Amino acid sequence: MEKRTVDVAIIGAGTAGMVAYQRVRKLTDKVVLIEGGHYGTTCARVGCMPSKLLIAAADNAHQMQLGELFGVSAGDIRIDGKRVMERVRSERDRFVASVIDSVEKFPDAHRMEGHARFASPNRLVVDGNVEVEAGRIIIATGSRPNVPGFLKDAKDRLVVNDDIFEWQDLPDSVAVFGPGVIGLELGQALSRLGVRVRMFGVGGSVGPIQDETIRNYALKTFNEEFPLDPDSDVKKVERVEEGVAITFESGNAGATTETFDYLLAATGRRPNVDGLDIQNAGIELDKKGGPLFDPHTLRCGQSHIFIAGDANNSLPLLHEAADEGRIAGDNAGSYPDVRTGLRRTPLAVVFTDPQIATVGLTIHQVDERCRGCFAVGEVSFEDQGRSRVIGKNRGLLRVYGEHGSGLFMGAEMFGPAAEHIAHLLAWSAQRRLTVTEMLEMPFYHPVIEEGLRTALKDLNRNLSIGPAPEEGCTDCGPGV
Ligand SMILES: Cc1cc2nc3c(=O)[nH]c(=O)nc-3n(C[C@H](O)[C@H](O)[C@H](O)COP(=O)(O)OP(=O)(O)OC[C@H]3O[C@@H](n4cnc5c(N)ncnc54)[C@H](O)[C@@H]3O)c2cc1C
Ligand SMILES: NC(=O)c1ccc[n+]([C@@H]2O[C@H](COP(=O)([O-])OP(=O)(O)OC[C@H]3O[C@@H](n4cnc5c(N)ncnc54)[C@H](O)[C@@H]3O)[C@@H](O)[C@H]2O)c1
Repeated sequence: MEKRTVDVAIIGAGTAGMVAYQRVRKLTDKVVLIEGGHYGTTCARVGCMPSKLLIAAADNAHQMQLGELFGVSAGDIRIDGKRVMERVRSERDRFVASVIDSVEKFPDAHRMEGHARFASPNRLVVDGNVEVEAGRIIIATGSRPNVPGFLKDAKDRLVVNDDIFEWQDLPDSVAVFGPGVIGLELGQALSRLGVRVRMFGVGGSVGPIQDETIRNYALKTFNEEFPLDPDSDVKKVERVEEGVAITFESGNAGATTETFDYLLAATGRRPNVDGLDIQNAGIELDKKGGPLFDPHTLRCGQSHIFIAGDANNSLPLLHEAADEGRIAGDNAGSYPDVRTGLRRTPLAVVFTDPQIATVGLTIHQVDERCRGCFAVGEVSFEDQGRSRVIGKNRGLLRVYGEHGSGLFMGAEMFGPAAEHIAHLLAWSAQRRLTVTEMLEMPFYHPVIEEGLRTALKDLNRNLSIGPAPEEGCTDCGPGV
């Protein structure tokens, strides 16, 4: 067996692995980045980017229909599924190519292709024919779709996110299992592109939403576009001649069978640690077999092994994978000098329409942290000036603050421009601003951020800090 000795071995050349590599490389030249699949990252290949490309097509179709509201008619709107999918793939390929370009700039000696497994705490075997002896190891192996067994009865009509982006044309109908982040984004986009969609969930959750008031609003809104049962009772999934027949309980109608071209499983993701022979790594594992690790150093116990990105199943988001790759890379490079790295305020955005955003602590975490001493401020966007002007007046924002300190703690939003409002809120939370300090910031008119101001004023009043918001506020224009 061929043998190599390095200071640091990184398993997985996704976002976390590539960022880790760049950090390690500043500290040692004896590093190897091992990739068992394709270069290009999950984000660019089958994740963030192609999903946003499909959503962009759907947004355009929807915006054209919205034209009627303004007296602007686009005539008959035609959706050419082949061209939609062609653009998704060609733009996706550009993103993937630019990642591959970066990888190819890494010296050959630093790159190895093959599937790595632990033979011992310091030894990896790659594809069974290369042995890598490493002083430190970073696990950055990402995650993959987790498909419950009964969905496999859909046989060749069962698809996951990876498959959708390879479609040459749009199908007529898709049953989406899992109204989580992927299911909502892809399901709504397909629906807006003319595909018949029905969504099935379990347990009642809608995306990452924790605040019941926002959840109920979002659920009602999505149901105006396509049927979404967040706690469905599915009796049977069967591959039939025309596609997949799904039998489910449907309210008063009782057991109902509906047939779809495809079944999309968007039922969560599982970390790629099960194929690593992790039992040979000499680290402590949790009940599910995932390594126990410190989220501030990414170190597994007191070992020389670090775990970053989706592989650690903690915050499966792109910017978190990059941050974790940076921290793990710095620490593996400078080991045994292991330091706490910068973790940022939690921030997540779901690119539905309206968008969903979560910032800082959830309402349940705020309740626990403040021992019940917190207040909520709220704004509806239904009558918010700018939102009405642009015909995007749907949604709610709820902001949470601590009694006494007046600190802003977190927020959830389902509404227009949530991706932007969420950044203002996350930056405020990270700077540990009080609600009063946030209200001292400038707000232009007429903008959606005026809705944020209304929610913050409501919160300050409920914290017994500010006055009650004035009816028809005089320092701001109409419809704030
Ligand atoms: C449909 C979809 C949409 C998404 N949209 C967003 C979004 O809008 N915003 C956002 O923030 N996040 C989004 N995400 C999440 C984001 O894509 C991930 O959090 C991020 O890509 C994880 O990066 P990573 O480096 O941990 O893993 P990856 O990029 O998956 O890298 C892991 C690498 O490890 C390799 N590997 C695995 N096992 C081995 C082994 N044993 N040996 C060698 N190599 C191995 C894999 O082949 C892979 O290349 C989305 C995800 C999906 C699926
Ligand atoms: N915009 C973004 O940032 C973005 C977009 C896509 C994905 N992601 C990341 O990828 C992760 C994975 O996304 P995901 O949507 O696969 O997972 P998820 O955990 O968000 O959602 C999974 C959903 O499937 C449901 N479910 C589980 N078993 C089911 C069953 N048998 N039948 C019906 N429903 C079932 C769950 O209740 C949940 O609602 C997300 O947590 C997120 O971090 C982020």
